[in-house]
Amino acid sequence: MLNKLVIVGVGLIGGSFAAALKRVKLPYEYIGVVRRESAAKEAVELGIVDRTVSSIAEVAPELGEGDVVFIATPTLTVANILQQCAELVSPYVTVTDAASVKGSVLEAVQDAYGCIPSQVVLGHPIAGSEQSGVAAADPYLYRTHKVIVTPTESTGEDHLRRVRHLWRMTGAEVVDMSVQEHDQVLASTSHLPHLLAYALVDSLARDEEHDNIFKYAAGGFRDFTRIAASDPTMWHDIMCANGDAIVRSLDLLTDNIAQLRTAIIARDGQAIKELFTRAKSSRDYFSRMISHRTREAKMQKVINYRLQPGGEVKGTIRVPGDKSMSHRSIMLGSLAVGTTEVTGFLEGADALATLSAFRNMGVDIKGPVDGKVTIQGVGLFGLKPPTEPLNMGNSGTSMRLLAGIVAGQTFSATLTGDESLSKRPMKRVADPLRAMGVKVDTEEGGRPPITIHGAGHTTAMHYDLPMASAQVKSCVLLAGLYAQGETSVVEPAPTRDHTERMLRGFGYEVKTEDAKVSLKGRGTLTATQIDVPSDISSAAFFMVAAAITPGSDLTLEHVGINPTRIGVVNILRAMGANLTLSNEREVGGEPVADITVKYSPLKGISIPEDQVPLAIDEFPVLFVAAACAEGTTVLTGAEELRVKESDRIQAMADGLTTLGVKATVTSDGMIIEGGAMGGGDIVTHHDHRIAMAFAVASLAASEEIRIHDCANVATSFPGFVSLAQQVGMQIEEQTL
Ligand SMILES: O=C(O)C1=C[C@@H](OP(=O)(O)O)[C@@H](O)[C@H](O)C1
Ligand SMILES: C=C(OP(=O)(O)O)C(=O)O
Repeated sequence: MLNKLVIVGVGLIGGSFAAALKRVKLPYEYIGVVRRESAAKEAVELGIVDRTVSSIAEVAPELGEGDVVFIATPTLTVANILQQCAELVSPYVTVTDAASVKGSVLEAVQDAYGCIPSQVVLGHPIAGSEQSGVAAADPYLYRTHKVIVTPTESTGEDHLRRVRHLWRMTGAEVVDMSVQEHDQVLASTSHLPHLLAYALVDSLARDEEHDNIFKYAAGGFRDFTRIAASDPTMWHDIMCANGDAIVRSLDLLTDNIAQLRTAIIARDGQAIKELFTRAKSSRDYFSRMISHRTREAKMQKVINYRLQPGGEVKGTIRVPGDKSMSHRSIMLGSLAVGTTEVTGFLEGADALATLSAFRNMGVDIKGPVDGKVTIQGVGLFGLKPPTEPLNMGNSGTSMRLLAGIVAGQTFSATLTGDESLSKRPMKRVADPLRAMGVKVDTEEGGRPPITIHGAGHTTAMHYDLPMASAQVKSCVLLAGLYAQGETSVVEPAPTRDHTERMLRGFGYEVKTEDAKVSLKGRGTLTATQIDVPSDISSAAFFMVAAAITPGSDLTLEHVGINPTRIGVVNILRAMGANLTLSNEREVGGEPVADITVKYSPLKGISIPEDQVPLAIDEFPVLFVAAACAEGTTVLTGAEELRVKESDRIQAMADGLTTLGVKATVTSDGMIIEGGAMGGGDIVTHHDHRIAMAFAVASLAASEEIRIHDCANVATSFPGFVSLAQQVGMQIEEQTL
C-alpha cells in the first residue's frame, strides 16, 4: 500500500510541493486538507492531490509509519494545526512545515506536545511568488531554490531523512540550520527589507508633497519599494512571530544610518564614500552570485525538442570550444603564476561551473566574453577556502579534477552537484586520494557530495588505474602537484591526455612512457595563452548527421583532433563514412583540422575495443549511425557508459526501441540492427548527449520525434539548436 502524504493547505506552497513530487512520480497517495469545497474540487481537478478531506481529524486515523503531514498554512495558523496533530496523529508519522519563521513554530510545537517530539521536522523553502492559491501551484517552484531545515537534538533521523529527501525530490537544495540562525538570517535578508519598504512608502505617503513624490518617483523608489506591495496579513504574521530577531537587525541598521547621518551633517565625504564603496562591492559580489543562480535556473527550465523527419545537412560551421580543455584552462590558469589568456572557451554550464568554483576560491577571473577569459593565477598554494560548498552542477569532470586540486590545499571543500551528478561514482577518485594520505568523505556508496580535507600536501604514489578514465588519471596527477617526489599512473588503455599536454604548455614537466604518466610535485606552472579548439564531441553530432543524410556536404572548422579523441573519426570511417580532414595544424600544443563529411552508405561493424575510450562521449550519436547502417553493429567493453550523466547504454537502447530499431543491451555494450526508424517520444534522463543524438536521428526518421528534457544540452553545447537549424535540420525548441 502506498504511504500517504497529507498536505495541510493546498495553496501556492503546499500545492507546488505536491505538484513537484507528483511530477517525478514519487509514490505516495497525495491527500489535501482543504476546508473550502470549491478549492478542494479545484485541487483534485488540477491533479495536484488525489483526494481531499476537510480536516486533520478526518484523515488522522489512516496515518502511520512512513506517512507525512506537511503543514503549508500561514505562519500564525500553524500553531493550531500542530495542536491537532499532537492530539490526533500517530507519533510514527513525520510532521513538517513550511512557515517563514521557525522559533515561533518551535514554541508552538512545545506547547502542543509538551516537548519537541522526534517526529517533527521544521523546514522553510526560500521560494515563493506574488501569486497565491492552488491554481498558482507550480511543479518547478522549488527547483534550484534553497530549503532550510532546522533539526533539533530530538529530531528523529528517519523523519529528518524523509523530509530532506522529499525536498530534494522537488529539485530544491536542502541546507541545515539551527532555528535561531534561520530566524536571524531571514530577519536580515527578508524581514528587515520588507519592514523598510513598508516604512519608506508609508512615510513618503504621509508627506504633504506625496502626490508630487509619487509622480516623479523613478527607478530608485520603484526598485526599493516593490515588496511593499506584498500581502500585509502575511507580513504582519511574520513581524509578530520573529519580532526579536527583526529588532536585532533593525538596531544594527539604525546604528549604520546614524553614522551616515553624522557623516552627512559633518560633510565627511571620505566616510560616506568609504561606506558606499564597501556596500557596492558587497552588492556586486551578490549580483554575480545571483546571475550564476539565474543561469542555473534558466537551465532548469523544461526544454523539449520537436523534430520533423528528414532535412538537410549542408554548409560550413564551427561548433563551440572543447569542454575538457576549457575546464583545464581555468584550473591550470588559476594554479599558475601570472596572467593566462584563454580564447575559444566553452561558455557551457559545465565549464562555467569550474570557473565559478575557482572564483569562489578567490581567483580573479574576467569573462567569458565571446570565449575570452583572463585568469590572474594565484600559484599552486594561493587558493582561498571557498565560502560555500562548490556546486559542480552536471559536470563529472569538474568534480573529479577539482577533488585532486583541493586535496593539496590547506583547507577543506565540499563539492556538490545536480541530481544526475549526485548519482555518479566518486569512489574512483576518493580511493586514490586516500592512498595519497588525504581525508575524503563521500555519501553512501561513494556518491557526492564529496568533502576533501586538504592538509597542504599529498603523498606521492604510483597508481594503476582500475578503469580507463581521463578524469581519474587527471585527479591523481593534479593531486601529485602537491606531493614531494614523483607521482605516476598507468592506464589500462589510452585516454584523453589534455591534462598532460596543458601542464606542459604551462611549462610543467610531465613524462609519458608507454602507458605510464608521471610528474614531480611542487614545481611551478607559468601562465600562458590557450586557444581552445572546437570540441570534437560536439562536432560528432554533425559528423553523424552528415554521414546519414543523402546529399549532405558539411564542413566543421577548427576541430580538435587530438589522437586520444578521434575514435569517432576512426569508427565512422570503418563504417564507410566519407570523411576528410584538411588544413591540419597545431594550435597551442593540440592538433586541429577542418573536417568535411559527405553522405555515403554506412555498414554495421564490431567496434574495436581500443577505440572505446577514444570515443567515449560519442557513443550516443554513434548508436544512431549504427541504427542507420546496413547490418549489425556490436559494441563491447563500454561499461563506463553506464555511469555517465545517465546510463547511456540503457537510455539509448530505450530510445532506439521507441523509434522501432532493434537494439539489444548487453552488460558492457549494445547490439544494434540497422533498419528503418519511425518516430515517437524520447526520454533523455536530462542527459545532453542523449538529447542531441536523437535530434540527429530525425534526419533518418519517417515520423516526428519529440525529445523531452533537453535543457542540459546547455552544459556542453550552447547554441546546438540554432546550428542544427542552420545546416538544415527541422528542429524546434519548446520552453515550458
Ligand atoms: O577528462 C575529461 O575531460 C573527460 C573524461 C571522460 O570521462 P571519464 O574519465 O570518466 O571516462 C569523458 O567522458 C568526459 O566527458 C570528459
Ligand atoms: C561524461 C560527460 O561529462 P562529465 O563526465 O564531465 O559530466 C560528457 O560530457 O559526456
